[in-house]
Amino acid sequence: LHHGGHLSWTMEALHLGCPALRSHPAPGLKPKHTNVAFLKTHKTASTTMQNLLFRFAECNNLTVALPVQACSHQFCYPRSFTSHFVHPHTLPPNIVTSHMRFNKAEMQRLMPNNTIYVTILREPASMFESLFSYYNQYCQSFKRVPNGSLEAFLEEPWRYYRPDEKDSMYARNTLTFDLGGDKDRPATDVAYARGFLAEVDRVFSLVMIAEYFDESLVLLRHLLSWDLDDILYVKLNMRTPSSKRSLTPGLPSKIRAWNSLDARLYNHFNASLWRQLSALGPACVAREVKLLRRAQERLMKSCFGGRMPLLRSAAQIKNKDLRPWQPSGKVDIVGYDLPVNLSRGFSSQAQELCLKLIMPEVQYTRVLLRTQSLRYRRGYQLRPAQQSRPLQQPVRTAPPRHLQVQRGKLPAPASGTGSTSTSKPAAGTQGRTTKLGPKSSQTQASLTQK
Ligand SMILES: Nc1ncnc2c1ncn2[C@@H]1O[C@H](COP(=O)(O)OS(=O)(=O)O)[C@@H](OP(=O)(O)O)[C@H]1O
Repeated sequence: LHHGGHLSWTMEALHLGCPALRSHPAPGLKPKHTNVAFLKTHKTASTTMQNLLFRFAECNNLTVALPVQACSHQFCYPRSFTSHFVHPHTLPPNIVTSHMRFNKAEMQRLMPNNTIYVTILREPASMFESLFSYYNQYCQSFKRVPNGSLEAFLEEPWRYYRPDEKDSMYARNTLTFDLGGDKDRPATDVAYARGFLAEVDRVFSLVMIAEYFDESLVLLRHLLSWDLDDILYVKLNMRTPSSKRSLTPGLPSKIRAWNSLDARLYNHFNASLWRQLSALGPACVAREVKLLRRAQERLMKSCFGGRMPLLRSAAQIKNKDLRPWQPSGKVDIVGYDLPVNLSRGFSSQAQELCLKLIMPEVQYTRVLLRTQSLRYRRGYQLRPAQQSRPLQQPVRTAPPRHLQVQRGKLPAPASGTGSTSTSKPAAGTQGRTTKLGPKSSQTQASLTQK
């Protein structure tokens, strides 16, 4: 384990010969873009993306906007996002990535002007199958269906679905809802669908596609001028094969018809992803994907004692910080455990990286809130007494990273803003502090070096 991998990856990336990039500065030469709003949609590989962004934020000493405790680990979803849902110790932010129902005006109020907006979509049939199994015990529209049969639901969805009841957003056009749209607009309202799609296109610089996760990451890396090391990940929040059902012929088209707004979104942004990939150059993309997968394998082998990690059920995971939240007894969400002897020959930073790489959403949100709150309090204590302000108005000793959220205008913490949605447990400020310092990107590089 030694430093220097970072540079070698950058050099390799520079030698990829991406034709479309020659007229632009190559990634690695431009400063990294650090203001990013990632809209975390449901069941789209968004937890894997969130983990990557959390790690990037920690490595680069950035601030991540996190929900107030009353909102749990998400921004009071399914309520429309407002900056009152943001914990005051996490302001002003560089990155936002927790679940929310998107609200452009409120996001723009929170984030710096030069924020790059990114989100992710998944093919509606496989996404709906995942939603149906994950929220089977919560969403009334699903609970009503005899024998929890997906086929029965799709045979007569209006028999089971109530547009206005709690958790109905998991049962129809979830992507549209998460993006702030009207999930119940009839498919015949083509003008609405077109207008909504155009708005999403205007706001989001990149719409990733879960089925082409690595290719999407390559685009993200170029968009943000990040290094290959910054986009390494381990897949999180997966179900066991026994929790999944295969879709019988005819079912995917029924799902797409029921979720027609989502299907439109997916078709549009899948096509636009491939246009962007082709502009970058298929050979260049293929080589970057290969480099990414090789680096990922090396990183995982480093963390897991020379082999690829085994997927484990929550009960098999000894470290409770690594146990993924389980939605019900009927679905198994798998995770990973670290080898007990990992500390041998590993710096504490390298151990920390391995831990964070596989840390589930709820625990990582809690840890991050704690670290950021500590940082905030330290900054608060260091200020001269005459400048004291109420705790709700965060003031840093370091210069602010942007001036968008002015101190006087910062929202007060939302007390009593209970989430109405199905929730993983609240992300409180308790929990073990696990600090990943600013030098960790070097550690990540050294773990992945050939
Ligand atoms: N890298 C990558 N590529 C493709 N697919 C991936 C990836 N990482 C996670 N997954 C799959 O994404 C599903 C979980 O999505 P989310 O993390 O967004 O779910 S959640 O809404 O936050 O609970 C879940 O899908 P299902 O297993 O079908 O439920 C994961 O297996």
